[in-house]
Amino acid sequence: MARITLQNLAHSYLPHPAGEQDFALKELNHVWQDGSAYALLGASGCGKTTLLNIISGLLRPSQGRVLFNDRDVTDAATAERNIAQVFQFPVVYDTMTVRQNLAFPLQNRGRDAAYIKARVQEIARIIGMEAALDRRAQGLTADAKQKISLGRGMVREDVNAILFDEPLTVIDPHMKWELRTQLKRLHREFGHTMIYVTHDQTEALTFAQQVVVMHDGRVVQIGTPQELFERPAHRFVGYFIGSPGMNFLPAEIAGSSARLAGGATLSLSGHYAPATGAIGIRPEHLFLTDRGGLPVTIRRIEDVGRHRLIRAEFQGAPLNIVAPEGLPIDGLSHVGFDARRINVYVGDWRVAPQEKAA
Ligand SMILES: Nc1ncnc2c1ncn2[C@@H]1O[C@H](COP(=O)(O)OP(=O)(O)OP(=O)(O)O)[C@@H](O)[C@H]1O
Repeated sequence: MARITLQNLAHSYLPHPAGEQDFALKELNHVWQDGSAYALLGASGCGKTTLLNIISGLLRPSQGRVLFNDRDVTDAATAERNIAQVFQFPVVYDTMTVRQNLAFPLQNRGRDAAYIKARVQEIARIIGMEAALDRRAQGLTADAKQKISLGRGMVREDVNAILFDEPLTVIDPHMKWELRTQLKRLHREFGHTMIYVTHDQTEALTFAQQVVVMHDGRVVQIGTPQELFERPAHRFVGYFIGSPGMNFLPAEIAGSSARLAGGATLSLSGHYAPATGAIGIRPEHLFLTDRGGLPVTIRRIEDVGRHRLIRAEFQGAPLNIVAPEGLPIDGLSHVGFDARRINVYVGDWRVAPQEKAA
């Protein structure tokens, strides 16, 4: 297993990039701690695969270095990096049985037959394919073949890291949940450094200890699922994490108050330098009330499982509110805020409250 360090890393697919806009991956410094489980999360085209391919050695970065522990592997081929990879679509040998496919990476490394037998059995159990071990891969469904690919990715215990690129795309929803749980268990048991690329926030938040959120070629936040939810560092994180995402209202910030459209003011829990920006608050942290707070117009009420989603509007800006099921809504026309839950943004970035003036 290895700690993976990215130093001043950046990549452009153009031979002569003219500026930052020409970089698919903007400059990045980051250490992936040995034995941690990370998710790399972002919308399509934000640079996740580019970053993963640089770590795996499929792509040479146009700038910067990659270190595995203290060894510079920037110019090392994929085979020299001692990593396992699982891609979006299955990579299996059709003419081999499931058992032979799973055993292949271990045989290549010259492991003894007894170890291979036991390890293959264990992995087959984890991916739910014990009963199919002696079947040929040919003729299996795409779903089953992808489970074999996942199993092959996990079968070696001595890899520096396991890299997953959207590995559950072809897996049916129930099995997705099952495999994610198994991957987590495997991580706890063997402590591999794992990097898991996905555009699905549920996958990222349930799998990873740390989530690396990318937007437009840039890493905008690295944090625990809770940090991303409570204190999004960038407006994209607020919008992308959560369902629906964070509400943003334009505001004039000064000291401990935010002045909103129409002149209403809200108290903030911290102290801020004067700025034109926005306040951000999660739909889960708003509540409907009959007085106080801000006057809102309720546009629509949606039942979503165990709660209701209120689509409201304040001074022309949409405001989503999550309300508990069964809460009477008739006659409620104001929305209340818990000041401690409000984040302040200037431009796209969150600003932290200042230390209180003495
Ligand atoms: N081989 C390539 N040549 C030129 N541009 C590329 C190449 N591969 C990717 N890009 C561009 O680089 C940017 C980042 O792509 P990348 O595939 O890394 O994103 P991603 O987040 O993995 O997206 P997806 O989830 O759709 O795979 C995109 O604008 C993409 O069009």
